[in-house]
Amino acid sequence: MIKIIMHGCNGKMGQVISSLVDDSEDCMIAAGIDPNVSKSNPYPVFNKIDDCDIHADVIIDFSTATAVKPLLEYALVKQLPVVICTTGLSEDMIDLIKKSAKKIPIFFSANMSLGINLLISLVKRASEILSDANFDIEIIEKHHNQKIDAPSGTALALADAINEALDHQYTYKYDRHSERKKRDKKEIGIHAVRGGTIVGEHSVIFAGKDEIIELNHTAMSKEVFAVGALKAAKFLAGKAPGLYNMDHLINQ
Ligand SMILES: NC(=O)C1=CN([C@@H]2O[C@H](COP(=O)(O)OP(=O)(O)OC[C@H]3O[C@@H](n4cnc5c(N)ncnc54)[C@H](O)[C@@H]3O)[C@@H](O)[C@H]2O)C=CC1
Ligand SMILES: O=C(O)C1=N[C@H](C(=O)O)C[C@H](O)C1
Repeated sequence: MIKIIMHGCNGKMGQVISSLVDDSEDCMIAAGIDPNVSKSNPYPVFNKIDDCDIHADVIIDFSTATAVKPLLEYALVKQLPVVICTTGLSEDMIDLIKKSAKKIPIFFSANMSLGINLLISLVKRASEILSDANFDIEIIEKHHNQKIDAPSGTALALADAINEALDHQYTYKYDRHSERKKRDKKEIGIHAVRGGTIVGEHSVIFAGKDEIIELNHTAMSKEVFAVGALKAAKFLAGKAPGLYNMDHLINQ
């Protein structure tokens, strides 16, 4: 039985994971962490990670960017594996995650769905072929009106994967309203839409002369992320220190 600390337990994702775990026979939530105490849970909930004195095998994090630093400090002291799903992290925080992964196992992915990880490999391949043929690359992401960070972590991960495939020659253009000029060939446009209850949509557009290729992923429920996060937690518990991602999980 894998014992989980759910960091951000009373948020949307924390609650979806709580109900999935309720129906699971091989894992349980030993404790939750959330300063928002509006929900009732079948496990003890602490206001902040430092207050938690419950033994666990792994932490799953779906919280907020500022909560990740204290979480890492706690995990390092307790030598606990962490699955970090929170997005909107600064470069400094991502560096800290990489540094901490030398001492504890960390699974870090902006998108825990299987489909997005396939999309990442498809857009890499498409970029290699189409950039030589002068196709312009633009990414559009759409999310619900409660999302705080923009662009989404997934849009940035897609852009990073494309840029890696293209020898890091591209810059990112987040908004076009402030400049009156034509787009540069070596840029990836990244655009965010927010509204209603959209779970998560990502489109990568390759626009060439007289033809367009568009690769899309639509998440139909938050459960796809929760299922992925639980698989990652089970995969990570007991692993050696290191930085793991969906590729490791898929190819294990
Ligand atoms: N990697 C992935 O596949 C996915 C990542 N996300 C990301 O996960 C994060 C959470 O998403 P949602 O659940 O939709 O947001 P949410 O806003 O519904 O939940 C976040 C929860 O974290 C809590 N929180 C705030 N400060 C905290 C602290 N210091 N310690 C512990 N908990 C704290 C909040 O009170 C809230 O209950 C976001 O950054 C989102 O972008 C969301 C879905 C999928
Ligand atoms: O906030 C969300 O909801 C989501 N956030 C992640 C992101 O920023 O990429 C993943 C998913 O699209 C849902």
